[in-house]
Amino acid sequence: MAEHNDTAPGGERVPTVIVDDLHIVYRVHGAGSGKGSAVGALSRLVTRKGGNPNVRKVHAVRGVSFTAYRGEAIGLIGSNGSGKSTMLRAIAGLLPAESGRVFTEGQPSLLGVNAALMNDLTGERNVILGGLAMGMSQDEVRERYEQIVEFSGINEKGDFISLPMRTYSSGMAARLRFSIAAAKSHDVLMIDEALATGDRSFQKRSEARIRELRKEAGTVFLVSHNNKSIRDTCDRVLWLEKGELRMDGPTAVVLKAYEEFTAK
Ligand SMILES: Nc1ncnc2c1ncn2[C@@H]1O[C@H](COP(=O)(O)OP(=O)(O)OP(=O)(O)O)[C@@H](O)[C@H]1O
Repeated sequence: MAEHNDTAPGGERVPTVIVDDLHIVYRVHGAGSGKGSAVGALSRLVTRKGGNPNVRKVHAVRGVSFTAYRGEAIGLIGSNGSGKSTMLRAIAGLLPAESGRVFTEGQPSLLGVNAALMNDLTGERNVILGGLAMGMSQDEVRERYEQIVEFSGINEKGDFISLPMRTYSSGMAARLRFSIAAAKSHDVLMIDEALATGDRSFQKRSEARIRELRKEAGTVFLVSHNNKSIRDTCDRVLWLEKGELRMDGPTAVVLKAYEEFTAK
């Protein structure tokens, strides 16, 4: 484990993310409260006095607590809508906590399939902007430009990097996003489904890069529905179900329980 540089001089493990009894609630404005249904009518009566009947609450993360350490690669699994992306966005500081707390060491970077690149700009411009947005200097971006494009494989079938991002397939765009984010070492790198969209050879490259990023002392979180990706990349897994942390443990143990659950 020492090669991952995940211990402090005294020998203790170094925490990078502490999530303490976290609750996240979305408020959906203008959603109404089920007009036409008896439940909707009742809730309109009940909320008339105090709250706004046009705001519906979605309690997406319910009392989750865990500590992540330097050098760990942690998979997040769970059914659709179980709160995985919400939790990553909260760790990245993009969503406020309803209650509970998130402590992080350094600036966590969230690499999502929806990460904000500019569709009307070329891939080339997005590599530069994305690199700057992640805190690289202009010289660093220039230095790593070729490596990012090569890693993404965008130019394998022609000169696509000089075309606007809107002309890319969703897989190509996801590959470029991953390549930009993976060009830099991160204190805490969070990847949301990015691997699932690439082809097999890109997935292999990404997995190798995630292993390197771990050696560079960061913590990696990976949200995926692909159990194989999780098995190949992570040594610890958090399983969320209906916003609650159902299990936290070694990959093999948690995946086995999850596979039994999903086979039902
Ligand atoms: N912007 C939003 N506004 C309101 N509700 C939201 C919003 N984003 C997510 N939700 C709700 O929060 C809950 C958790 O969603 P989340 O996207 O975190 O789940 P997930 O586990 O990442 O799902 P999936 O595996 O399908 O990507 C769901 O009930 C979802 O409907």
